[in-house]
Amino acid sequence: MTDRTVLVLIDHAATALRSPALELLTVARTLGEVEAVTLEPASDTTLGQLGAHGVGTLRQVELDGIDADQQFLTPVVAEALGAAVDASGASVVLLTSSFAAKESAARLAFARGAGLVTDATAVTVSDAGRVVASKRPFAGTWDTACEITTDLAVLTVPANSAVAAEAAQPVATAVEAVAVTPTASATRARLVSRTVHPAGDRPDLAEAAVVVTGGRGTDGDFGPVLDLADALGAAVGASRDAVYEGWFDEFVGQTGVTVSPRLYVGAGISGAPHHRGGMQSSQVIVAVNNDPECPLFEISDFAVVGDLAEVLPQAAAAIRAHRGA
Ligand SMILES: Cc1cc2nc3c(=O)[nH]c(=O)nc-3n(C[C@H](O)[C@H](O)[C@H](O)COP(=O)(O)OP(=O)(O)OC[C@H]3O[C@@H](n4cnc5c(N)ncnc54)[C@H](O)[C@@H]3O)c2cc1C
Repeated sequence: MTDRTVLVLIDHAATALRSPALELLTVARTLGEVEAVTLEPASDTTLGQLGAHGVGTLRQVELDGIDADQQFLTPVVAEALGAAVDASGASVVLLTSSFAAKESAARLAFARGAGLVTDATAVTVSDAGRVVASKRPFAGTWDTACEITTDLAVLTVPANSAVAAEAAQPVATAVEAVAVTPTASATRARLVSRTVHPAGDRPDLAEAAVVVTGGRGTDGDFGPVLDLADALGAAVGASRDAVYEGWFDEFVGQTGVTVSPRLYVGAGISGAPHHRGGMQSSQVIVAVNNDPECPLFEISDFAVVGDLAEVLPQAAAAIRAHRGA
């Protein structure tokens, strides 16, 4: 193992770490010595999880001179990360790939002159000892690997890019406070409201390992989409047009939720670039469409030509039969 220190920004520290954070810690262990950083006090559960994942030190940022809600402003997070980088001597910073995390990552990288790769689905180390980030950009038409040549590398990694696994040797996690007074420019924006939507029965769309989406091809009937999602234990999303029609409430895409599941099923969705931009890093893509020329087929692993109202119920029934449910 090298003497490289990898700093992982963790969310939900006050309750318990969720799968995307545990995946980040698993990736981080392949790169060097892992430390974590949080902007909220960690629960005992979180500390236990960090120890099981081999995190020796948690940098607990204590923000001074701002309201509690202002901790969610991305410039504040970026400054907190910068202070934690200084305290830990980290040369790699890993964050999840939420919009907010990507913005914080970009601000940190800009402030530090660091190399930045967002949505890296694999992170390795080159023979020269540099961090290499791989991703599939441009609507899935390219596979790229970027070697980061700066002293500090900042990366965001989408959910489901790795399988979370605990360290071979658990450790006791020491909590070290990092005092940060955000600059006036970091707090120039005011956060006036923040609504956390209660979790439903389905997995969170941005983090789910399996996602089923419906588009205009549903003609407003999301029943078959929901039924297949139930059979698969999947999260449900839509195209933007389907949401604008009022047929569903959350859409996947460049301006919607970014998903990176192990399995993505798109039904009655044409595969416009704006939609692909939010799902193209899915590991296995299945498209169901009655148009054999539908663009989503171009990046699909499995293309099913047919009416979704017939295909999806058959698929759901076959999956239930296979599972004996
Ligand atoms: C600035 C901007 C940002 C955008 N951001 C996003 C974004 O983030 N996410 C997003 O999704 N879109 C986004 N869009 C919209 C995007 O460009 C497309 O218009 C939209 O994704 C199309 O939605 P769709 O695939 O459901 O509809 P359509 O393009 O109309 O496709 C419907 C598909 O359903 C198929 N179909 C019809 N009937 C059936 C049937 N019975 N069975 C099976 N297949 C059937 C058709 O063959 C067709 O391929 C954005 C647009 C703009 C301008």
